[in-house]
Amino acid sequence: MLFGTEILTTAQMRAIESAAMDGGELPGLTLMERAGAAVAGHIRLQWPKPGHATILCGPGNNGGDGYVIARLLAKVGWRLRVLGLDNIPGSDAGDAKRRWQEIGPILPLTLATLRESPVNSIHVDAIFGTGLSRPPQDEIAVLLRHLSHLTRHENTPLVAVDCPSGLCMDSGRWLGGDTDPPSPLAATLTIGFDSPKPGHLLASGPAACGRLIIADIGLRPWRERRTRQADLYAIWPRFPVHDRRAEPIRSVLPRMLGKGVAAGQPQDAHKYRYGHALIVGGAAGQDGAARLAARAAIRSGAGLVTLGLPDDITGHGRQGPDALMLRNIGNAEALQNLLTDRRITALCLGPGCGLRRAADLLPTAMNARLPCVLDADALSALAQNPDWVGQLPDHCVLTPHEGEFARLFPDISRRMKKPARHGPAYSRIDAVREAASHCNAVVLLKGPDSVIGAPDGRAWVHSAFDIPWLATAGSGDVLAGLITGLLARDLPVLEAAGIGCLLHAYAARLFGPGLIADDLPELLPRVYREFGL
Ligand SMILES: NC(=O)C1=CN([C@@H]2O[C@H](COP(=O)(O)OP(=O)(O)OC[C@H]3O[C@@H](n4cnc5c(N)ncnc54)[C@H](OP(=O)(O)O)[C@@H]3O)[C@@H](O)[C@H]2O)[C@@H](O)CC1
Ligand SMILES: Nc1ncnc2c1ncn2[C@@H]1O[C@H](COP(=O)(O)OP(=O)(O)O)[C@@H](O)[C@H]1O
Ligand SMILES: [K+]
Repeated sequence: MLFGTEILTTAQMRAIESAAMDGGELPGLTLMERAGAAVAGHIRLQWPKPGHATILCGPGNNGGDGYVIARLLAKVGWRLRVLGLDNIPGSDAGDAKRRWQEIGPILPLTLATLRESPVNSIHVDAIFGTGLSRPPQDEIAVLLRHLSHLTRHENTPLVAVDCPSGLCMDSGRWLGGDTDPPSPLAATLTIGFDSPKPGHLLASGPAACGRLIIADIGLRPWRERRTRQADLYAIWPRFPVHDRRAEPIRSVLPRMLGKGVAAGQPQDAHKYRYGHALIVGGAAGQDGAARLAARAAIRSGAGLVTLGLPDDITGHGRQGPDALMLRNIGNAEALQNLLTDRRITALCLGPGCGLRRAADLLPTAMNARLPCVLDADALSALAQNPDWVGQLPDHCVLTPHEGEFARLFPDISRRMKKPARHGPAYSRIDAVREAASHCNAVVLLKGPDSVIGAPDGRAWVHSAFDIPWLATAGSGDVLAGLITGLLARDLPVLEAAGIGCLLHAYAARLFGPGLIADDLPELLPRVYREFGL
């Protein structure tokens, strides 16, 4: 299933550009003119009154875009200072540079000339784009340090062409050398071309890019002509969907979830048709996490949800929706007995379970060969028993946050944290794909940039940088329950994890700041309505 907007790596983007240019149908200079025009257009939308702009042009095609932007802004009355390198770049950028030189001068791209720009100037960063292969050095590194200061501490507006310079577009990490540490820029606006790149959405990318716009520069036919199936999608944010093979979220969700199910079940439905989710919780006093998960599972539209608790279930009184069924699961044997009920279609182990109980129940849960979500304490139990990782059932989702991920996959985590010295740097997508393939399960690495990866290499990215209030105690438990509910409803495993992640964050977006985890399940009916269910 394809879902959202395709994300292209820099290598894929280059291949598509080459295919377009090689056929002679779309010359490089035309692409560069379109890219420059898109940026100039967005600058004019953001600042309708012509003002002062300082355009910083690098050695490659990103610099070429900069010269086009300068020419187009000059035409409509902007006052410009263009800073560039004393070189003749490759043919297209060279042409763009020469065309600018017919209009105005090029000052050296140095700290001294940058400092002479008027304080009210907007700055346009066309130094490095997708071609950055190593950390910026020498004079450019010095200049970027100053630009970083201007954008982060002096509110200087910065428009980044394709990406803020120095950012690795395959990972969202700043490239840094031993002598030149990274200089993080904070752009006001970034205009990327054709499709988002991983670097726009991951790690430092969102904070560096500011508002992100993806401009269509006419490459769609060549993107769609590729023979290899796309395998990387952004499920949020949503960009204008320009890929025929990627279905917009609003049309996919009703089909995936069964139209009308959430709002009121169709006449031929009975509760077992929508699955039975079992959430295994912990002792009284620690059962809040599992209750949150169970609430989310029942609000997801699962037909039945059972909450399995270790002690006398009457002691749990009347907390939680009466619609939940309570069962006593004191030990692995009791779990085994309950799982003989073939109507149970998905299982969640971990939230509020306690490490000992999770470790005790995990082998039985895995043996059930049911679709399952392992979260929290179940992940810690798994990390303590690495042999079990190879025995996970099919249709299993692991939902670690970064700490749990590091315990489960220490080598992969170390690689992800090593300083990024050259591009393409090892990314969260690389890490999740490797982890998913290692354990043969879907891995959802949580965070402001969640990555969901399947063992076959398909991956989805969800960016939640706009909703920091989602990082609240218990919100991960709600996510685990929601995914379990969707699995119980028979959604394929990658889709259940991805759609769960999307609906969870969408609820947080609707609520706004002040959110507590208890609010999330209660918002699901509204989320479903928003998606036309
Ligand atoms: N292709 C197209 O049709 C279109 C492309 N478009 C635009 O082109 C951009 C990609 O262009 P690009 O590939 O020329 O790379 P770019 O980002 O300008 O930088 C690479 C240059 O910098 C150099 N360099 C690298 N690292 C360095 C360092 N640390 N310190 C110093 N130098 C370093 C590197 O040289 P080298 O590594 O060979 O030494 C090379 O010269 C893309 O982001 C988009 O804006 C649009 O116009 C749409 C059409
Ligand atoms: N900075 C952030 N901005 C937005 N969402 C975040 C951020 N950090 C974490 N999240 C999301 O919040 C949830 C937290 O889950 P988790 O770490 O398991 O917390 P808990 O254990 O308290 O439930 C996840 O869905 C994660 O993706
Ligand atoms: K740039």
